[in-house]
Amino acid sequence: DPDFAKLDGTPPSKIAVVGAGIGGTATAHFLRQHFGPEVRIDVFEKGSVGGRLATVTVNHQDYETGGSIIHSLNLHMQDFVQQLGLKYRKSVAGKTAVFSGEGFILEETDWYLLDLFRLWWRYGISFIRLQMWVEEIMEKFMRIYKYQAHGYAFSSVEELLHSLGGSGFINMTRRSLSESLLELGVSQRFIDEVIAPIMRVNYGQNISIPAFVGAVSLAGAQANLWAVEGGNKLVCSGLLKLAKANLIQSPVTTITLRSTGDYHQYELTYDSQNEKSSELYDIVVVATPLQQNINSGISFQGFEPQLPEIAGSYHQTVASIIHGYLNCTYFGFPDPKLFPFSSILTTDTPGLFFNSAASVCPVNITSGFRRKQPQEAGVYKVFSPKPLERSELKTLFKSYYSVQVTDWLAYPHYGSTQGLPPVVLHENLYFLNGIEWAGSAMEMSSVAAKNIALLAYHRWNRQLEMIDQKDLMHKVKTEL
Ligand SMILES: Cc1cc2nc3c(=O)[nH]c(=O)nc-3n(C[C@H](O)[C@H](O)[C@H](O)COP(=O)(O)OP(=O)(O)OC[C@H]3O[C@@H](n4cnc5c(N)ncnc54)[C@H](O)[C@@H]3O)c2cc1C
Ligand SMILES: CC(C)=CCC/C(C)=C/CC/C(C)=C/CSC[C@H](N)C(=O)O
Repeated sequence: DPDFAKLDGTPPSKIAVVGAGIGGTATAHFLRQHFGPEVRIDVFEKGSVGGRLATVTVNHQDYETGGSIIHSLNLHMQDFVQQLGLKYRKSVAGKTAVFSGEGFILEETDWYLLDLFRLWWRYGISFIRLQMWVEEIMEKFMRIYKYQAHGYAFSSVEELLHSLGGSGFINMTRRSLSESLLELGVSQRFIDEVIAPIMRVNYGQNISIPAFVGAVSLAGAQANLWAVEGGNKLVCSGLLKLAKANLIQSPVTTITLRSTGDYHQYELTYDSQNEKSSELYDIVVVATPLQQNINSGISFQGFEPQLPEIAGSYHQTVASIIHGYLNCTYFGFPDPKLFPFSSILTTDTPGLFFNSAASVCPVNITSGFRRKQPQEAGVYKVFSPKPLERSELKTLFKSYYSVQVTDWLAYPHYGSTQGLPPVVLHENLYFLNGIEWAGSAMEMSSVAAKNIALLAYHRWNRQLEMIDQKDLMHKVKTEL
């Protein structure tokens, strides 16, 4: 039974958040909401505010190179944008095709009914089964907003998922997407030709990823996606301001447990202008991956027993933003004027060097914006598992003016570990990014942020009845 707070009911005086990505900045915002105006909230960032939300500039315009699309039912992201007075940027419509390495095996047309007919002809009712499956999961996932609005928190990702979708959701983090879809009656051909390309563009991985993150990825392929006008990272800088948090632009190197009797605090050591500084905090939230290959540079000291090592690794995905002329001939269209696609997905074909290529819109689009035609120079985003070689660039592009490469450790390498990382590392020390192992997306980090703020608040105030409650569906129905 945890003994985690001062017993006299005094509020915490200092809270630290490590990492100013969407997870860390949303945590600072929710902590401020729950703990009130008095507590000092310091947010440490070793790189840029936004983390994996980032843009690059091409020809005087900015393009998303990290997290780019947001689902219309991602309510925390929606709420941040509204509270911060930011604007939505709707995805500009465009046609998609699936490339096998030899040619297109699936092509979207201008005719919705024709596309539906083709899908039915090729895959039977697989796509309807799939759509219903994703809808059902989304509906259950959305219970989290109600639970969180009623103040309920969860001490682990498993508890959170279980409250939303019971053991079904937990199992979805353990079994593969392909296995789940085959069981649902989705055809192998549909999995190979439609599902695999979506997993490749969204997570750079194949259909053996767990079913839960597979469903998140499929939700990210639905219609009605949006982004933030001016760049998604504006949400992070906005939330820091809204939270009245102090941004400390330094890497945290050590988190040391300091104990006075039964009372614990955490000393954060950080590099500040070439010298080490340190400060004591009552509550600490680590909002950055701690897996070894990410190298956060944080070591934990003074914990007895030692904190468990966080297993698994992050997956390399390279985003290249290329300004140039697409080589339509490579895709079987010698005349670029006849090339109708703005997004090219790929099948899991051995030796294929890229996961996707798409014409992209700048983060500020004026009302008259139109996508460039392939015969004009345009800006494209190519995802690949490794940096593109010159010969590969020459294959995809007839010629180009510029290439900007961001080599990401983008999201978990699903399957590199079993089980989900812990949320509670110590009495008042929390870890946000375990949620990515269920599914990595801006909204997942935002859900985790709200959960940790609630959890930290209830644990500090010993309101244990608000943590890991069962039968929440019933409880929220009968509560005001
Ligand atoms: C290429 C790509 C495409 C994606 N596309 C989408 C998408 O379209 N839609 C979507 O919803 N999601 C997408 N994602 C996923 C999404 O971007 C992430 O899930 C989300 O941004 C993670 O946010 P975070 O705050 O949890 O982590 P991060 O953004 O990684 O933030 C962690 C921060 O902590 C900082 N930090 C690390 N160590 C220290 C230290 N020792 N001291 C101080 N600071 C430290 C880091 O510099 C970083 O800024 C994409 C990701 C990538 C890479
Ligand atoms: C969390 C829920 C319920 C839904 C989120 C759905 C979503 C927006 C998933 C996107 C996941 C992701 C990692 C996409 C990466 S690539 C995005 C895009 N295709 C691009 O080209 O940048």
